[in-house]
Amino acid sequence: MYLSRAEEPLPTGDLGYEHYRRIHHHLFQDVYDWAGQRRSVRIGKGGNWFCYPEHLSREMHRAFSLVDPVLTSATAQNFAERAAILLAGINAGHPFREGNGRTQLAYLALLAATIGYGFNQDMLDPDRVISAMIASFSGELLPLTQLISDLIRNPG
Ligand SMILES: Nc1ncnc2c1ncn2[C@@H]1O[C@H](COP(=O)(O)OP(=O)(O)OP(=O)(O)O)[C@@H](O)[C@H]1O
Repeated sequence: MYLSRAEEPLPTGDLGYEHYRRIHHHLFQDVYDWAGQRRSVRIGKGGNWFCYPEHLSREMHRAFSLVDPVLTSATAQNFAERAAILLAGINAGHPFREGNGRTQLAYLALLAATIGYGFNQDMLDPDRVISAMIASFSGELLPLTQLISDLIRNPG
């Protein structure tokens, strides 16, 4: 079910938090009753606790305030650096109980496409994605920046 939804066009929007929740809803509408809704329980992974639910709304709005700077990046390097900060913030928030990783990647592809970058799925090595995200949780953004640089490519 998730895979067939992932092949459909994603909902369009302004790439803000509400749009992000609609992307999660689209991908997981057949799987979870709560698709698109923020979680109300505390969750963590590998000893890292994601944002407590009572602060999620505020932290997500803070993270998504970076969308405009990302979309006005002058170079691919700028885009990768700014998108890494944005993605790190979204991951630290982890607004849904499940499906955060897949929503992050679908959103990143949409973000890149919006300013004319491609998205090279072949570079999506799951171990590399996870280790870059874990590093970003501790504020080390270089692995995620490099990953995003490798994922995007100029059209043609
Ligand atoms: N220890 C950790 N610290 C911070 N982020 C982590 C950690 N482990 C995994 N992540 C990140 O959490 C996200 C996965 O979250 P979640 O399990 O909600 O998503 P999913 O889509 O259900 O799973 P997956 O991404 O494995 O398909 C990924 O971006 C992953 O890189």
